[in-house]
Amino acid sequence: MEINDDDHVSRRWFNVESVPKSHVFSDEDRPGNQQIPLCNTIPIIDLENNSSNLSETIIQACQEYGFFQVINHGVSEDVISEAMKVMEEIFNMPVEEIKKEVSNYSSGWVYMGSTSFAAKGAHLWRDNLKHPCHPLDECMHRWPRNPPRYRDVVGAYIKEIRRLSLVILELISEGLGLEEGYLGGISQVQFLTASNYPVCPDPTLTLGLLNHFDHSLITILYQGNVEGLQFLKDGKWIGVEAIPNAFLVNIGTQIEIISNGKLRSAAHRVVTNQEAARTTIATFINPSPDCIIQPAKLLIDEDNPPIYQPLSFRDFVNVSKPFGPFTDALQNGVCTLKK
Ligand SMILES: O=C(O)CCC(=O)C(=O)O
Ligand SMILES: [Fe+2]
Repeated sequence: MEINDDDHVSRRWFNVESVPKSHVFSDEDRPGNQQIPLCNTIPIIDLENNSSNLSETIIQACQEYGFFQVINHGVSEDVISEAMKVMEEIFNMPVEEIKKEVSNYSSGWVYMGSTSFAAKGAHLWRDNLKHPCHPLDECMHRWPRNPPRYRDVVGAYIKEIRRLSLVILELISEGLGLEEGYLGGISQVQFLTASNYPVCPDPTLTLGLLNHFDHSLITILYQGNVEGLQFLKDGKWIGVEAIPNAFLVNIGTQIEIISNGKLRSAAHRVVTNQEAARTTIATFINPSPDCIIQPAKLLIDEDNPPIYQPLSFRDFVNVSKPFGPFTDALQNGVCTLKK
């Protein structure tokens, strides 16, 4: 059976008893039967702990894993749970209604239904929505109008994530020995991407998200309490523990470049499961499209020559097409955002 978004007006198709051929990945890409262990050593950084050297701990985490979790981050549980609820509401809306909202991609937000994104010959087992979210007052009026509280709830969430991202970028700047505000200063663009990974009858065949790198400075992910994210360490997949009310932070390729390879951006993917649907909210903290990304001068000397060429973020994205066929739409969304 093939799944076609136009054949239905709700997400009923996810209740299928077996995985349709259109969603089966090749042997090479799919998770198969391999048991993937959960990593219990990804550092959990307590941002209120003044007694430890936070920037040093973060740098070590970024060198070893490319990932860390943060707790006591100051984002209230209410703000997080409201944002998660409103995302779940949106993913439960009939597809027709969501499509009505997205009249065209230049509106600055993109909805990818269950079949609109084919990668490596198969469809991802997920529903996804993306939109720019910084500066808030220039973006908010392009966000979904439904559910009616979407803009308020997600606006409150994004304000907090912006604050948190600047705290984290400052700790990374400090840990790398860069001047104050170095990374915060270039974090001019922010994208929100919310995903819903429905329960899957056979997770060995499917993927919520293919193996990829984030082309951000950092990504701040809220993954609720359902696991599914895995990252590659020393050539092996490892699962990331879901800690309620903690944010998972990962280093994107742009900080890997700025740090001249000192910090690593780890490849990751999302697997599905048979028991519980999973909703996540990722916020990509990005440079502006014209920003030239290159190893920071302070980290370069005779013994440490630059290992990356300078490239504008726009060119980097255009070459690597991280959002597949939607890359141009998203770039346009950012580049042509009008007041
Ligand atoms: O949903 C997740 O767990 C991860 C999402 C992700 O990696 C991405 O959007 O780049
Ligand atoms: Fe990612």
